[in-house]
Amino acid sequence: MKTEVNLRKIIHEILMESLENGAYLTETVNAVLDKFDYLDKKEKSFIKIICLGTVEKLIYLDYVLDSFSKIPVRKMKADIRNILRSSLYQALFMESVPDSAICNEAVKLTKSTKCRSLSGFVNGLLRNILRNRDKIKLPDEKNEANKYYSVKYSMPQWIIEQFRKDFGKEKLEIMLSSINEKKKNMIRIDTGKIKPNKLVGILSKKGINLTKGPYLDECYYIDNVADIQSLEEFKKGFFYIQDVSSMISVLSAGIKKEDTVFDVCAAPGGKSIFAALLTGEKGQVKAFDNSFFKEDKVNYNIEKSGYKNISFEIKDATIYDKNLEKKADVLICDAPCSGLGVLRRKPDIRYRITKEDEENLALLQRNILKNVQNYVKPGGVLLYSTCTMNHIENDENVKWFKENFPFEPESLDSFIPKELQCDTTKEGYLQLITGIHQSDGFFIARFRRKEND
Ligand SMILES: C[S@@+](CC[C@H](N)C(=O)[O-])C[C@H]1O[C@@H](n2cnc3c(N)ncnc32)[C@H](O)[C@@H]1O
Repeated sequence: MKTEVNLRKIIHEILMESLENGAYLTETVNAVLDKFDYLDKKEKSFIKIICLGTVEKLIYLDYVLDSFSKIPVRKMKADIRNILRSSLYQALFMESVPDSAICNEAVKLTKSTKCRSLSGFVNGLLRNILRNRDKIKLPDEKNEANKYYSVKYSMPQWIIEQFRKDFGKEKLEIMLSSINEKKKNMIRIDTGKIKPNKLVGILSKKGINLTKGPYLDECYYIDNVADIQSLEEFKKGFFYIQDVSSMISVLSAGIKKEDTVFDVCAAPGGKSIFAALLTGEKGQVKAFDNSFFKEDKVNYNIEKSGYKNISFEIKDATIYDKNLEKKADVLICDAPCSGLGVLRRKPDIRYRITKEDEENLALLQRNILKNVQNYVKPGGVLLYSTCTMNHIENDENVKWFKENFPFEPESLDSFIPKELQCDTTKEGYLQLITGIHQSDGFFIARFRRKEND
């Protein structure tokens, strides 16, 4: 890599933006990589790995720093704590970077900030930790179980308590370790445009491996290349970056040729585009979202897909639109949620979201459902989904919906792979759990509107 010093400066700026100024991490990383498009693949993935890794391991890194430093991390200058965090991440979790290089680079970086006089402190603390790395001790597992899990997996304690309460002690550690595992991105191959084997062949000639993913024929894993989106095959809409859980949710809607589908929380458009393939050109997909910021992205994705049977409109799903009343054969409500199912790809969510946010989101989801159920035809289907793992936004909302609206839950079993069928899928819902299932954490529920309503 030619530009190593600058890379560390870029990494530092991303971490300052995300950890000190509240910017969303993955969006910031992607925007910076777009800006520095001239960097080579290796340099781009160096930036991405350190930024995402440092944030993912934040609680652990701060715990180690606090165990060795007289000044607690929270009282350090922002520049200093973030230089220490990313340097320590490289030393403890990346074998390819030698300790001496890490310390030297941390000193250089400190000297390039307003805190240049603290370069000695940074150097001394890092070297001391690295000399004594075998003395790093986790909190006591027996006496402080929650703190132990929190530090070991860098997960806030309230999330650990909630996972334990909602999913049980046995699943807890499986979930936590799987959330921090490095996994490849999944893609959905658009089988309406290209056969999977053909795409596998084309990409392998470019040095990019596709390997078969779980559950569905169109699902593959793709090598972690930093700039997937610049591939010609991506731009042609031959494949989409989409987790298998998302694909399964669209299939659970049971969309038929010529159906009219409404996707009421659609941005960036992943499910709408899959739905457009399933309705065929004689069907139509009306995609809506209330976010002006995401409008360009949705339109870009729709155009890239080449499907002419999708339209997009800015619309708030909590506000009634008479023109849509009882018009949808299938309505997809992929609601805004706390996102605990996608922590693997968006590690900063765990530090942003609170229990109160979950409660507010559950209320928003109910407001959306209460409004959009009006748009489903008698006998039509409503598919509710979230990318989170908790009761309050998922099965509790399903129970509430069933009790208050003229819909019946309907079994998912004829739409989902055999391996996923279970008692709840017969009752119309499925909670996919990271580490237990081979997917993101995700929730799917299917309802049918009563014929005479
Ligand atoms: C989970 S994301 C949807 C992902 C999308 N279905 C896909 O598969 O690509 C939830 C979306 O809900 C949108 N949203 C939040 N509040 C909304 C509201 N009141 N009305 C409509 N959309 C809303 C957000 O902008 C966000 O894009």
